[in-house]
Amino acid sequence: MTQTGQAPDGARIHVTGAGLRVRGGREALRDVTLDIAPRQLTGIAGGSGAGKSLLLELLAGLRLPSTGLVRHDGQEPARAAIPSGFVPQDDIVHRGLGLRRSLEYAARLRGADPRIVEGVLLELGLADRADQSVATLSGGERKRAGIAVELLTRPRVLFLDEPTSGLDPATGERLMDTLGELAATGVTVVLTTHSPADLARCDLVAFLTPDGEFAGSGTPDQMLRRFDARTFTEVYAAVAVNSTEPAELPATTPPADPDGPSSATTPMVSATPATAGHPSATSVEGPAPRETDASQREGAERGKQAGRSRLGPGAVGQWLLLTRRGGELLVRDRLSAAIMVGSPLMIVAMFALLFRPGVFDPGLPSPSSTAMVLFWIAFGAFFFGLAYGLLQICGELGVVRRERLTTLRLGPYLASKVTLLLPVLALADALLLLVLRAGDRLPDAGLDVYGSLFVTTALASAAGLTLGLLTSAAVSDPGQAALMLPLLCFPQVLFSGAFVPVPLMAGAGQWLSVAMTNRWAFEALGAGADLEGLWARGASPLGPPLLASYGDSFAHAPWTRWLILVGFSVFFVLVAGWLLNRRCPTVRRPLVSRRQQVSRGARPSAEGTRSR
Ligand SMILES: Nc1ncnc2c1ncn2[C@@H]1O[C@H](COP(=O)(O)OP(=O)(O)OP(=O)(O)O)[C@@H](O)[C@H]1O
Repeated sequence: MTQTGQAPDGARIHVTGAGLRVRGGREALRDVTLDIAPRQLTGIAGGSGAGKSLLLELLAGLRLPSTGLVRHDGQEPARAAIPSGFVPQDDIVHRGLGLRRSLEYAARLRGADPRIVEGVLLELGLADRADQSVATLSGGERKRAGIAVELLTRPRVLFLDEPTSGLDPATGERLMDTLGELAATGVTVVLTTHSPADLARCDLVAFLTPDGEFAGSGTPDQMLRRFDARTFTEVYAAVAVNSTEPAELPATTPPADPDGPSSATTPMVSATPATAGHPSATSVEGPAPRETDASQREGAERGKQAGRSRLGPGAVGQWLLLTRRGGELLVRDRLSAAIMVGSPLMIVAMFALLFRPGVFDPGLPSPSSTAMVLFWIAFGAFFFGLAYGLLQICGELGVVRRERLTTLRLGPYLASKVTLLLPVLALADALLLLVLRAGDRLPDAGLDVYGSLFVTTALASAAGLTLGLLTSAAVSDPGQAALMLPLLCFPQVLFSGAFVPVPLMAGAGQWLSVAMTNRWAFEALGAGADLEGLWARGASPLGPPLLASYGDSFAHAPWTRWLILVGFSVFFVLVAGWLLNRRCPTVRRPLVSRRQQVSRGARPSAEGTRSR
């Protein structure tokens, strides 16, 4: 394996008596005691739902244990702050970009020198795929792309959730070779797997029973002997049987003092340095002294320094970077870009066909048509924004979740979405007004009136866009976002005050209309186009009674409605940020609250108490 930069020293990961409760009080993990030495390739095995992913997150310090302790180089994970990579099962690379570009953005975001990308691509055998779009990579190549992202910051520990799942045996074997080589260069590598072949290539194997109990750890040979099995498939079966009879479980790795001396001196599972991932090179009985205490301390110190120098760009730098990346994603996805540009054009054309010309002519106005023209302009502007915003976040939630655990800040992230999309929306709004004016569907007025109408439509679009972003942050996939569309649009039509004027609505409807951005945009457009003057003094006898039914809807200066629209947009962005912060936290929390743990009689872990 080609190494780029200085080979990192792996970290020692130590878990003592760790357990994890999930909602409903069930203990998803019990009594895990495990010691993973630097340079080890460790496989976590167990049936489906046994808790492998949870244990991986626990080991990575992304989840806090309900009971017991997790230590990285003898310290709480948050305090040790060891540079580590985590490759979840979800994609963590944008599919819409070329592989090299995607990695360069990831490197910049994490504060790494983008020149490292070429080396990492070579390291993972992806150099000849560098210019290919991530979407067109094979499953195995995409898995390696995920690992490449994590190697950009030269982690000391790499955690991978089922990296070989879905790969053919040969590709899986090559990936395990790569991980073994990585471990041999000094990185501590921990992975979950269902594959007996993967386990045979590990230095250390840990098994969980189907109900989350720790069933023991050891070298592959040790585990086979301990369960009197010839293959790991037999170990799976033995562990499943024993899970119903805990007393008969074979002896597990003995607990050790996590804060004490390095387990180089404890009788834990022992392994000599992994040579290209071949477990035959591991020593079953011997101690595991590959790292001295001094070298571990040095490694930890180097890791902390590396962590500090890798804080990534500041808020403005992130905003610029994310805006650029978003722009590139938008332009490269030609079909979506065409739909984004094409749909406002089509709607503008439809509006031009729908309304007849001259309805704003003071000599022969059509009061009800003028109200409809302005309502549909307001709704069109809102709808463009909503449609643009709805798919922005939910489609890349896996990437956001992973990037949040590195350096991503939500302020610059959300600001980049608005910066990128609002100018496009404003252009569509301007076009809408221009086309309608050119076709005599809007009043013959000066720049002041059109300036006011434009500001209103741009703010209506901003409100739609931010509501779309909020919704996108709340749902889990684009399908759910699409289902939300009618729910978000119908009230904006019904309670806008255009079809049923606000004074004529039932009490509850009047209250609901306050929460509709479309109401305020419609009123601002009406005030900007001076509907009151046209209806009161125009030649149509229908004007005065219509004006009476709309009450003072158009009596307020447009800027008062603009302030309300700005307020809504700010509120939507803040809620979107709050939701994203909950869904993509920078540090994971326990699955149940501390109060719930105490009320259920669990002893909260030291991490759970201190890290929050
Ligand atoms: N956030 C959560 N809230 C409640 N229960 C959870 C949560 N995450 C996981 N669980 C439960 O904990 C158990 C272990 O889940 P986990 O994802 O770790 O299993 P796994 O061994 O990785 O499974 P698989 O091999 O199928 O991926 C499962 O029963 C799962 O339903």
